[in-house]
Amino acid sequence: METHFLILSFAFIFFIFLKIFLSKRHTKFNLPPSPARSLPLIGHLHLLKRPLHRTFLSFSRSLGDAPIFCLCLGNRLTVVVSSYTIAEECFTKNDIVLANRPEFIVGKYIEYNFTTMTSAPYGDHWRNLRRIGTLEIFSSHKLNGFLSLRKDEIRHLLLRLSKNSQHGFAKVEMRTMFFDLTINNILRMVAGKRFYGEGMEQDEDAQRVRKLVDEIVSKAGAGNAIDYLPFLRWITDFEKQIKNLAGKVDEFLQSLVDEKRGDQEKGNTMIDHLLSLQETQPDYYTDVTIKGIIIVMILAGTETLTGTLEWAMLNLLNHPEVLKKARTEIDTEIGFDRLIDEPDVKNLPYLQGIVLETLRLHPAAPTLVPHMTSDDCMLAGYDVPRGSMLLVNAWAMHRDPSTWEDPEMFKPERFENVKESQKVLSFGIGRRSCPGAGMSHRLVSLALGSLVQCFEWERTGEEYVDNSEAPVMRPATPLVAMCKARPIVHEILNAFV
Ligand code: HEM
Repeated sequence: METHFLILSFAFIFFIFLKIFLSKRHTKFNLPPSPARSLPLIGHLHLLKRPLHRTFLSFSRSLGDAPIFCLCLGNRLTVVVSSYTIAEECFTKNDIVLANRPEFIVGKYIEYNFTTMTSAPYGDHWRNLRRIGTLEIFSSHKLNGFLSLRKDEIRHLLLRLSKNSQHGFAKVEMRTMFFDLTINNILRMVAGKRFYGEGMEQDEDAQRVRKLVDEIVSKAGAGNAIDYLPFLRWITDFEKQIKNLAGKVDEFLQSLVDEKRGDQEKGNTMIDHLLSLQETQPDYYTDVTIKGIIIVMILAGTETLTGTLEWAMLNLLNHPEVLKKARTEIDTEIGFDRLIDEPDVKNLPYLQGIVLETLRLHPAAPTLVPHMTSDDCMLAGYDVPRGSMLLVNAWAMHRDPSTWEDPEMFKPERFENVKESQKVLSFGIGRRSCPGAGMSHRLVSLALGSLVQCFEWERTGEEYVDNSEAPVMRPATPLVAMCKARPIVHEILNAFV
């Protein structure tokens, strides 16, 4: 107790000095406006409530709809942008200065000391990881190669749904189904393994992965006080919890790598390719690099896709007229004797509009991934000092009435004007934008199109489905829907089983 008190007192004195030092340094700068009520030591941290994008919009409003403002989060100056023009200025003129990421505890332990593609500082190592990503995962050549996996996983989903819904409407919980689809898709690309699906829910490995992803998601992000008040590391066990979690994650990733290493025959998975590169360039393609690539695929590619699919279905249930229009488009274009395929999507503009409208209203990373300035720079005429964190409130921009007509409404028709799609910033822009954007569009369009083509969908009751958000960007309540197989399902799935 006494030790804690001493540590707290030292920390307090240290931070008062730091605050004085920083405020002296900051007075040199013409900083963006800032909300009042900043407290000594913690700055505006006490005002941060999840979901952060909503809190930031209210700050911006309290400052007279300020398109840029700054906050003191403990020891870190944070600039929040919620205007297209300023976001463009960030990722064109200032793209290199802003191409770094702030260091969070989760990145230190779970992302191998900031060496993965999402957490690495801008420089040669990050460039190399993007290059490997492009060669091994994200090129259209590779994505076409992975097409059969995506199709196979979607068919597993259809099969699962059709089991109880052949003779009438059956109740289904969609979040689990979507998580299984996306994680299986990623893990098959990575390791050639399916973890979830029929009868595999009780599988120990499957339960382990789900628990690890859930735990990391709940601890990641820009909203942890400990990332801004380092003294909390000494008086809470958060860092210890993250270290333990990282140990379990590493054990799982290493088991995937070792299993592939032990295989007699080389397969066609990402780990197989990375292990062959390891044979020729062992210094660069270490196990840590390989595990870093896998963890990023799992973390960046499961929650985002699961959430997007869940929001898309939720909106279709609340807008039966949109669902009907999408089905008519699919039936007219494809007919009744085959399943929708990826090349069909370009001929289904309304389906594409539904995906874009979902990404607009529910961007999976509402404030993008945090950026950090590697030098002093200027944004919208304000100074932004080196070492500041930048958050781009894409969620607020997507609901700005000066940019969008009826911004709160779910209206896929707005994308009949293809230019509108350029205003959707859900994957970010600039050199650190999402390399998985193409893959995400393909998977979400194909999965959603298949669900609309193969099943009737209804809400579980008269009332609308609750569309409020959880603190992280997913519906507050896991989505439950009523689903009934259409006759086309038998035709399609008979060919599959
Ligand atoms: C709906 C799906 C997805 C959304 C909305 C999304 C969104 C984003 C956003 C906003 C960023 C940060 C951009 C920035 O910093 O400005 C990002 C980065 C990233 N995403 Fe995605 N993402 C999705 C799916 C995926 C998938 C499927 C993968 C891979 C399997 C992936 C891999 C990555 C990686 C590696 C980065 C870090 C890039 C870097 O820092 O250089 N994402 N994503």
